[in-house]
Amino acid sequence: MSRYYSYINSAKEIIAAYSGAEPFASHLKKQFAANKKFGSKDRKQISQLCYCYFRLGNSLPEFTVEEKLLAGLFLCNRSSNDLLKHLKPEWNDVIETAFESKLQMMKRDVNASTVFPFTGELSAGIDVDEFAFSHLQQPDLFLRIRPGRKETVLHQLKAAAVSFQMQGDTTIVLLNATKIEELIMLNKDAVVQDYSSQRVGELLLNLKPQTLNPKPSVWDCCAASGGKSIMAKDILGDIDLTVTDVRESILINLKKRFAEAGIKNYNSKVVDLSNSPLTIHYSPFDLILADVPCSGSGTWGRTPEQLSFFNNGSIETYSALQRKICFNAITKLKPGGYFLYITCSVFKKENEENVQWLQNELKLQLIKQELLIGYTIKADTMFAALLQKPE
Ligand SMILES: C[S@@+](CC[C@H](N)C(=O)[O-])C[C@H]1O[C@@H](n2cnc3c(N)ncnc32)[C@H](O)[C@@H]1O
Repeated sequence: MSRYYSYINSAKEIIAAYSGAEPFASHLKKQFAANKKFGSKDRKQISQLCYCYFRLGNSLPEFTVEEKLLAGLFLCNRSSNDLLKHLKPEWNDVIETAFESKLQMMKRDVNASTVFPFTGELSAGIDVDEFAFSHLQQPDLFLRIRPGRKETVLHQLKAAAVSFQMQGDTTIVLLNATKIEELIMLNKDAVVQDYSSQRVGELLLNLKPQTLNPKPSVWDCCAASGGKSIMAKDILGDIDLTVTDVRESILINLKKRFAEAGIKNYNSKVVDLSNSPLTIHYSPFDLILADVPCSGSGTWGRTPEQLSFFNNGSIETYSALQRKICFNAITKLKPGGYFLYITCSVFKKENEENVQWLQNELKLQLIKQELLIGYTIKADTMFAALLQKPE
């Protein structure tokens, strides 16, 4: 059997063994660890086959797994591939052709809702076709340059002859495979942060300084490893920072990251915000960042297995959890204080419907809400809303 058929068989077995219970990247890692015979080139080719397969979502249901693996490789790539060259040379010859022409050639139809099956749930303002088909491509890697570090970062990237582009003044766009941790001082000079996630920071520019303390107290209530906290510190300057998360393990990552970022004085604690009533004894905050757990549906370009494994019913579960977290967090918001609600979801139940609920039920006033479209530029799509508690 040629090694190309062996790649197809391995990809088929790995996909058959995947249940959707963990991210596909973890499953893949375990499969490769259990099969030492795969070298790095083999792993790369098998991963590419699997990911392209998932990028098609529920499209081409009439195809066998083998056929869909090859179709994925053809439809999701624009440059020649060794495996296609050997197994489907007629496809490899036209690999640079547009997606629609490739489909015509295959006499097949792939539409937005076969790629992304939850189009009826989308937030207002999303172009359904453009968004759905964006999943066929892997998103880019983005860096946010920290204040005062631009010259250093650009110098290091140029010295390493890495190909990159600037997006605006402080965002660097790189190919996803770039080993950035080997090139720059991550977290000190720049942080890995998706472009839309960086744009969330723009909402903080709507805070009115006269309503804040000179050193505002900020609570990042779903902090994870602290990406939004580092950004808040970079934008707002001197803040009195508190970080909490339900997962102790992620706060350990945060501490390491903050040390690298030079952030020293902060309070951190494991807090489950779904517990009612909330038992922590914090003084009310000037600003709460609530980057809530969500479906992650704006980031499925990075985890395309979700296109076939996500369960529609989870949207309601996430929405209910988000409301509970917000309800509890807002008990610790000062009158006149700000609440920044963030998701990396494209679903209206997690986005604008929850913001409406925050206004109707928790009586917050909406200052600005924004769908942060990333699918046009190989970035994630996110949603953010800045609200204020009445005085
Ligand atoms: C979207 S992530 C936050 C990302 C982070 N803000 C950043 O920029 O890197 C959501 C976080 O909410 C946390 N979370 C989930 N359920 C929670 C709960 N009941 N109470 C508090 N945090 C929770 C998760 O552990 C996760 O780290």
